[in-house]
Amino acid sequence: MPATDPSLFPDDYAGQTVTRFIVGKVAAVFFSSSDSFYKVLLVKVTEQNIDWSEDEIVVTGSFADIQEEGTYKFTGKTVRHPKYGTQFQADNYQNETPTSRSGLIAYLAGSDFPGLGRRTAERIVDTLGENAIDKILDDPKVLTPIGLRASVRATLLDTLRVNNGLEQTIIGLNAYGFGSRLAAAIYAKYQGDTLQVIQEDPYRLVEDIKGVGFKKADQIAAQLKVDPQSESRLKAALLTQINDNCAQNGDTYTTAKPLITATLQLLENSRNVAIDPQKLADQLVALAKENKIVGEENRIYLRPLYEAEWGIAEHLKRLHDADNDGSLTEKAVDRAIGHVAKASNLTYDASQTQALKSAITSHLFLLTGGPGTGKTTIIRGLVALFAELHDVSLDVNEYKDKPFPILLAAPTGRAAKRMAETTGLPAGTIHRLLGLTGRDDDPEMPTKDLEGGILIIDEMSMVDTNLFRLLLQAVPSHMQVILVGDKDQLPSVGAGQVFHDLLQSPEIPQIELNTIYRQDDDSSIIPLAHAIKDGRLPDDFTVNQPDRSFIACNAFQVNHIIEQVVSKAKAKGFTADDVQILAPMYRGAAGIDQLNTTVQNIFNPVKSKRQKQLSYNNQQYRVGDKVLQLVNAPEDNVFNGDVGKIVGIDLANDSHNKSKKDQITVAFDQNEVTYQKSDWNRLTLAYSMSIHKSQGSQFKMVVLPLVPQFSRMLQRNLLYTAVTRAEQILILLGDIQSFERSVTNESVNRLTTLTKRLQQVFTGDGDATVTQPVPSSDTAAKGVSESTVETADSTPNSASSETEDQTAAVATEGGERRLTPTIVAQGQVDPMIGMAGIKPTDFMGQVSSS
Ligand SMILES: Nc1ncnc2c1ncn2[C@@H]1O[C@H](COP(=O)(O)OP(=O)(O)OP(=O)(O)O)[C@@H](O)[C@H]1O
Repeated sequence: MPATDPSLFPDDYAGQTVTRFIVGKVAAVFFSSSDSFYKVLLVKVTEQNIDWSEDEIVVTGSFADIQEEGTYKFTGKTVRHPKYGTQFQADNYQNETPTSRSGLIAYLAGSDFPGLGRRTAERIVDTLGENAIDKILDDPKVLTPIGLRASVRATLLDTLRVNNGLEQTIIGLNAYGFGSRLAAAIYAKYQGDTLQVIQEDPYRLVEDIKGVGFKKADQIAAQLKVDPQSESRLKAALLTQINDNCAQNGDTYTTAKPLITATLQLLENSRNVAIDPQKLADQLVALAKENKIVGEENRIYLRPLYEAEWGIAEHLKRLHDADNDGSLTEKAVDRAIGHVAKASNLTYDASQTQALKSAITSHLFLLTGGPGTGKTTIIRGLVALFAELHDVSLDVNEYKDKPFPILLAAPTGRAAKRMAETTGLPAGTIHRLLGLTGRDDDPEMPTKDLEGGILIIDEMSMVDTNLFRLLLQAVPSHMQVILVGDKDQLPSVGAGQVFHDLLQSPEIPQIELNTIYRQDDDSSIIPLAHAIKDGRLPDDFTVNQPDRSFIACNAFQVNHIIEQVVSKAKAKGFTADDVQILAPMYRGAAGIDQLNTTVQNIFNPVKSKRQKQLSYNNQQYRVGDKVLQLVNAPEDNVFNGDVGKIVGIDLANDSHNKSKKDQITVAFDQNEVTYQKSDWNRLTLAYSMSIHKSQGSQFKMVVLPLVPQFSRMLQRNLLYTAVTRAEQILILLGDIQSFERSVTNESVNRLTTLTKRLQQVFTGDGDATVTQPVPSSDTAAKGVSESTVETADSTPNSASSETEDQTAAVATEGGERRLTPTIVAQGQVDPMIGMAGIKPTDFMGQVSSS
């Protein structure tokens, strides 16, 4: 039994009875008893009277209807558990619907008012009441009794005057629990109607605002007493779940059965009310009618991804068919290749020569190859060829007033930097090239039209469906497009496997380079990579080589061995930038999180007790730490996968810190970014990182543990990508079967239809090229069955009749709309698309188990 902790509330022991409470948001449910209401919660504390200095506390008790992300007031006492430390034992709790008072306090204590903390905000509201802002604006003297510093008072007044009119909305949003970044995004979308929109339909937020998930909207809806059976709730859950299903696997579509099952679970977990699967299926049809999703055969797409695949196919066809001016004769090309080879002191092999020839004479060309096969050599050769054949200078200084005619870009900052280094020419990220400063999954996102004669994209395997569509939209028809990558690497983080799918299209000119040139320099890493690509481990896999070794160990030994390996590397002069630990998963004894802490203590240990540190998510951050950016933030010019170094830590009470908030400043190659606490979730330590995040980067030394605990991640393209990140030294450790399993486990392809679209567009198959006016939403909805689950069992799959009534529309250039096929079964009023073969009982287990 945990003991009551007297030190935490001494006044109770002095004979007074004070009700102890905590108000906070439930960040996680650690434990939920299956036969009682007993739960163990992690609560983010916003108010308390237990003298608790940390952000979070574990709360235990009997709670019938606690929701994650919900805000509650718990009353009870603090106890010290022998094993788990101090906890709050709640004997009572209530849902703490945020009030306008708490919203106002959150607003005044927020980032708009630097120097004004929570205590002062509370004092202002306690003194002046809930219409404090009006009172202050009417007569600033009302602030006198609060005793604010002159500078804080001046900023408060200035900001209130600037915000005048907005504050009710911002306070309202704060009351719903939105922080300043989301509140600003919501306000930017709905302006003066913000609160009204939310009150009428909080679920609109899920569709309109990136960062607002279904659970958050559902929580607001519960506060507003919106019926849990409401159509907008079911639709929002379906849209969220289609998105989640696709995002989880990188697919561009999902199918009905896993969708309905997962959506029922989402709905019932969120509000503990049973939902009829038929009703949910009806809303799927309704969403199709509203043009938000598209059904085709058994596939269900979110409309933007559906359109993005069609858009890519159609733009590629446009580029492929663009008139070739025919000015390049074969003779001239051969001669120029000879010049370029001579100048670079190389003899191109037959496939390299063919690659150069095809690329320079095609409007669209794909080049793939493993490490050391000459992709960079060909990019360099192409640049020189283009310059010679089109008589353009490669001296950037001559292009002060006009655009450089050769555009080089890559999906990440690091890959772009490498491209610039290897070509000696300007290269940037695709985001930069397009002038993207916001979401790249928004098809309406305005992009710059590109100018120039040729565009070369490197690391194409990392480009996802949405970004590629945006890129192609910006390419004029006269521009040559060369896409270079390694098809065997992991696909993009975002939806799709664009490069893989393009390579399946025989209409697009393409070459795979197979001869390995870097082998000459005694590398044993590159032959290893090629063996993995071919599905085998070399015979000498466990034999130590000058540049690679294998250490056999189990998961629990990994941490200790890596500690030794990295310490030795450091002693030999390797820096934190040189050494990169890669692992497939975050959790576990051999996971990324544990290894990060271990390696941080080697490269950047605590140097003194007074050293500034900030802790977040179980990690400590110090100046000098190597950190990783986890999301694209074009507004800060940093991208998912960028690595930087912490150059500043400012604590709220530092005298020089004007923001009066804890903040971390990170220097990336391109610029410095300061992160306020609300954005720390965009960062993590980078001594160890996931293999996905390492794509597009290379490191002098790579350390890679693989153990059976990573089971489902053990796939060939994952191991291949990890191994090809090593420039000079590769240390493999773990269990040999895990490596064997990885190479034999051929990577599972994602669910995409880009190859199909390319085939349809290039061959005219499936009536894809018929043009007609925009169809009504009714016809566009035909892809999803109206009779849904009930009749599904008895109806044959419609996939066999792909020819009728091709209806969903996709915008094309020039405002014309091209019809793309949604499939309607012949002779059926209600096609069984998406629902074929599914019975109501398929979902019943789900319903009854809740
Ligand atoms: N035809 C050739 N003759 C001689 N050396 C070559 C030839 N082609 C490429 N190389 C050399 O092979 C090495 C690897 O080539 P390159 O860097 O172009 O390959 P890559 O496919 O870009 O490799 P990675 O993907 O690992 O960056 C370079 O040193 C390059 O100069």
